[in-house]
Amino acid sequence: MAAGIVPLPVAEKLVAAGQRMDRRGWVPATSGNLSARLSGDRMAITRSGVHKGFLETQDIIEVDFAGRSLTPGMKPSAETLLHCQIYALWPDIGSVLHGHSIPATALTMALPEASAIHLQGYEILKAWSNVVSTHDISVALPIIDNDQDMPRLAAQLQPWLEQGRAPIGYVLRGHGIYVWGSDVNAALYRLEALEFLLATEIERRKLV
Ligand SMILES: CSC[C@@H](O)[C@@H](O)C(=O)COP(=O)(O)O
Ligand SMILES: [Zn+2]
Repeated sequence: MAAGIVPLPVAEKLVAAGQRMDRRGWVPATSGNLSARLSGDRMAITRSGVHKGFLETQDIIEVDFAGRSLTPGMKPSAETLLHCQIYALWPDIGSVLHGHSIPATALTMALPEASAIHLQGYEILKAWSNVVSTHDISVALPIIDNDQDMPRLAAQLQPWLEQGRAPIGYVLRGHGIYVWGSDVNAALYRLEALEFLLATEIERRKLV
């Protein structure tokens, strides 16, 4: 495969994931970004500024792990470095997904002092079968303050990630969710589980 050209099956998987995220209302306007690991320290990622519900395979471009575009003339997602960070840390991760849902945005804005949301007692936590085998557990979902400076934001996230303190993903305050998985579908299922958890947590807090 020539440098800069993403294998079609990988691009098609990311296009389909973008369509699903759009159908669920998780990527309003041009928000969100999606990526998949390629061989040799490279990845496929959405180019910057496209609507994720209307992605075409040409909108999926190739970048290296420093976030540099290998597809001539195409600008990668503004948040590429956050994807690079996950791939560089864990060789078994094959896809990273990011969306801007209402639950992720509303809950993190409603908790301006919180550095994590503690999710406890939920069966669906078992979607992270690598770290959770029972509902009888409390899992921390870090909330990191949003920042437009990606190297600085990545540096802030690094200790959380390295120390295993973001076992199911993280949320950027007022911004959105980052999740990852072994491949695009695995990451998508986890995004769905996390969206369910945050929506449920909002409902639960209304009832107590
Ligand atoms: C529509 S504003 C959203 C962006 O600022 C950003 O947070 C985002 O998720 C999409 O950026 P992009 O560069 O298209 O990958
Ligand atoms: Zn974003």
